[in-house]
Amino acid sequence: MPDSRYSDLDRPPLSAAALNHALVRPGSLWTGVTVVDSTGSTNADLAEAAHEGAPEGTVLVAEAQLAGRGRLGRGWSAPPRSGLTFSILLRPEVPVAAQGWLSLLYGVAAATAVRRLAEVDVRLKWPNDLLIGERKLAGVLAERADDAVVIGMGLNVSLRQEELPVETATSLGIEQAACVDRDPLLRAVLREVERHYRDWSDAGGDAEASGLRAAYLASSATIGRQVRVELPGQQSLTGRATGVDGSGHLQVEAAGERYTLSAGDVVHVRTAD
Ligand SMILES: Nc1ncnc2c1ncn2[C@@H]1O[C@H](COP(=O)(O)OP(=O)(O)OP(=O)(O)O)[C@@H](O)[C@H]1O
Ligand SMILES: O=C(O)CCCC[C@@H]1SC[C@@H]2NC(=O)N[C@@H]21
Repeated sequence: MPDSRYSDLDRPPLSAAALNHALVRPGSLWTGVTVVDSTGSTNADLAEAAHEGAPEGTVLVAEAQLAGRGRLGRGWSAPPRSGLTFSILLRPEVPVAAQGWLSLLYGVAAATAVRRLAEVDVRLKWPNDLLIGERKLAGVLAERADDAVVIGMGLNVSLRQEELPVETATSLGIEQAACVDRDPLLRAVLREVERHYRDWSDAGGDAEASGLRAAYLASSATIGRQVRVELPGQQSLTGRATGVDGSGHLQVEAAGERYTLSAGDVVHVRTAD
C-alpha cells in the first residue's frame, strides 16, 4: 500500500484564489498570483511577461513544468504536484552591481521558511542550491529580463526516492519533514522573500547594511570550506571559499591568490573538506 501522504496526483491543486487572498493586499510586494496546470518554464513565461510590462510582484506557479530550466542550460524536473515550481518578477531599484545578491536573498528567505515550517536543517550552497546534508532540496534561478529580474525556485516537497531525477537530490517527504503541505510552504517562502527584499531594497542593495550578508553566512554550506570550482574550458580552482562580495560573487583564496567568481562563470562547485 503506497503511503498516501506522497500520492501527489491525489493532492489538492494549489488555489490561486486562496494564495491571492493571503498574499495580495495594499502595500504588499505581491501584486497577483497565477497558478497554471502545466507550462514549459515559469521563468520563461515571466520573462515574456516582463517584456510586456508585467508589474513587480507578479507570481507564477506551475503544477507541472515540461521544460524547467536550471543554471547554464541545465534542467529542472519533477513530477506534477510533487513540489513547488514557481517564479516571481521583481523590478529592483538598486544598482545592477548589487543585484547578484537577489538569488542569495531568495535562498536565505526560502531556507528560513522551510526551517520554520518543515523543521529540517537547510543550508545554502553557493550559488543557488538549498541542501539538506549534502543533498539538493531546491534550486534557485535568477534571470534578467530587460530591467526586471525573474527568480524561479524548484522545491522538492513530496517526491519519493524513486522519482528523484538525480541521486544527489532529496525532498521534504524523504527527510520526514514536519510539513509537506505546499500551500503554507509557498506562502511562507513568499512572505520571507518580501521581508528580506524590503530590507535589502531600503538599504540600496547593500547586503552588509541590510543584514542579508550575515543571514546568508549563517546558513552557508560553502563559505569557510575548502572548495573545488569547475570553470568553463575544463579549468578548475581549488582553495578556500572566504566570502561573498557586494555583488554576490564568491571569493576564493587559492595558492595565495584571491579570485572572485560570478555564478555565470562557475560550472560546478564541490566542497572538498
Ligand atoms: N527536482 C530536482 N531536484 C534536485 N536536483 C535536480 C532536480 N531536477 C534537476 N536537478 C539537478 O539540478 C541541476 C541544475 O542545477 P545547477 O545548475 O545548480 O547544477 P548543480 O549540479 O546543482 O551545480 P553545482 O554542482 O554547482 O551545485 C540539474 O543538472 C540536475 O542535476
Ligand atoms: O538548481 C538550479 O539550477 C535552478 C533550478 C531552478 C528551477 C526553477 S523551477 C521554477 C523556475 N522555472 C524554471 O524553468 N526554473 C525555475
